[in-house]
Amino acid sequence: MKTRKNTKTAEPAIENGPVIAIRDLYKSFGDLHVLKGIDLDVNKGENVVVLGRSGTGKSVLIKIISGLLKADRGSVKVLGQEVGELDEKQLRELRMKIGFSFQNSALYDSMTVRENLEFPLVRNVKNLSRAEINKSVEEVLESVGLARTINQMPSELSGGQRKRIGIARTLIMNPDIMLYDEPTAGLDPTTCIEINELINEVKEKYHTSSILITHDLTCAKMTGDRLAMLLDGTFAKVGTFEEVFSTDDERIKSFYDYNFTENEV
Ligand SMILES: Nc1ncnc2c1ncn2[C@@H]1O[C@H](COP(=O)(O)OP(=O)(O)OP(=O)(O)O)[C@@H](O)[C@H]1O
Repeated sequence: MKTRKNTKTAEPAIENGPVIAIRDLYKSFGDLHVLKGIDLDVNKGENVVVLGRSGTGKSVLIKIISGLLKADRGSVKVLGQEVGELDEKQLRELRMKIGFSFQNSALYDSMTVRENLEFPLVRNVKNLSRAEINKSVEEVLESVGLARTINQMPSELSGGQRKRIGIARTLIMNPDIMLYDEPTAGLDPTTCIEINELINEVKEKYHTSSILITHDLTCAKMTGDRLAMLLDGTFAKVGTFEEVFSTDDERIKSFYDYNFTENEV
């Protein structure tokens, strides 16, 4: 149960449409043509995994979706809003509905777990009582299975626990969309599986729609309702894990061979 569940408003513009809709998206840096005509929908309640080799433009795509980078051409609609047309204030409001889970978990080392979790809430939601803040913190910590760490410092936590706290810190804002950047990077196989399970639990419990960037094909298989394989600036294939990897495309086959290590899903 979420304290501020009713803050997630219905968006009439996207009620029956995708939560994220990308059409014919282009982005270059000088002569480097990174995205060359990307189309992708993320539907409500769906986890879409974006796969691709290093440097193919996965982070660029996420930055365009969140308005941190401007596209050269094309349309990116998030929750019904054309991101490229929003001013800074509108972008800030949109970003409040997006949870970012970064590779390094981005926790403040000098703050306790409780303080880390309170931080976005106190900064962004006005007039919350101490009791409401405490309740929100306790609920998200419970959701990620780490209630007992509330007074610990990030340095006292394992990599997997820090990752969970990072996810909790985004959940406290009750996001509609989660953007996970390499959620399992640097974790051992067992912890990877636990994080994958948490990502699936978050989807169910918080009704989020997500984009996950990963090289980890076990993660893709466990969490992805659909996968989108970014190759040479476009999505070479979009579909379920089985659909994407039952292919004659040598580039996709070699990506699979390099990246799949069986972690017993
Ligand atoms: N602001 C920028 N200015 C110039 N080039 C950039 C900028 N941002 C990204 N690039 C280039 O765009 C390409 C795609 O970068 P991006 O970070 O999206 O790759 P990625 O697929 O996320 O890689 P990785 O898996 O290693 O994180 C790279 O060649 C990168 O150097």
